[in-house]
Amino acid sequence: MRHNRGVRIDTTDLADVLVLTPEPHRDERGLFTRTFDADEFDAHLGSPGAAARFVQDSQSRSVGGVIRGMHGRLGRGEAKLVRCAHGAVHDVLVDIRPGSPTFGRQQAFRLDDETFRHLYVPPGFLHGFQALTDVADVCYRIDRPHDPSEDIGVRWDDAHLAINWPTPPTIVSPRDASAGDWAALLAAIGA
Ligand SMILES: Cc1cn([C@H]2C[C@H](O)[C@@H](COP(=O)(O)OP(=O)(O)O[C@H]3O[C@@H](C)C(=O)[C@@H](O)[C@H]3O)O2)c(=O)[nH]c1=O
Repeated sequence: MRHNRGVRIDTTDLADVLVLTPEPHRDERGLFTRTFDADEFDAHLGSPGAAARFVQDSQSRSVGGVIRGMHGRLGRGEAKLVRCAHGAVHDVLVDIRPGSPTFGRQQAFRLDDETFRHLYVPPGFLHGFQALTDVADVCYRIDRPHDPSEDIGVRWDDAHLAINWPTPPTIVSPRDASAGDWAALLAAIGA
């Protein structure tokens, strides 16, 4: 654990995944919190210029119970910074980096608009989440422009992954409903 200008940084059960927890300034109006600071981020990673590589910033809105995932990316993958700007989500990561000490392992995190904790996810992970509130807005930065031809994924209810979702899903996209299983993913990434 390391503190840097009001942001707590914790390691996780998954190699190289970090949880960043800011300390929002709260007053009678509400609150103010920084959600990203390039200098801090580069210092945290010990990698000058890393922050500048986050070239796309996206936001999705989900109704309660929606599951999105489990999504990954071929090629050199993509790094992500993930946070929940409104509501709460049950966020799940799976390490799909062959050779990683935590290959095949998964971890779940609650991301919400109370703690503002967010995740740094390096390339080589599956990512998905379930909305825990009536409305849940997830914002994420990625370090490569989206390219649908590199989309890979595993079904949210894959038997091997056996992800313990909080509730049965209310809605799953057609793409996610027809995603392949863990064995197909291993074949796709050559693991
Ligand atoms: C992800 C993405 C989608 N789109 C388009 C494609 C489609 O028409 C529409 C909705 O896309 P999807 O159904 O793939 O959106 P969604 O299921 O929310 O996909 C996202 O899920 C979470 C779990 C992630 O980790 C993200 O990286 C991303 O894969 O938006 C973009 O134009 N740019 C993007 O970066």
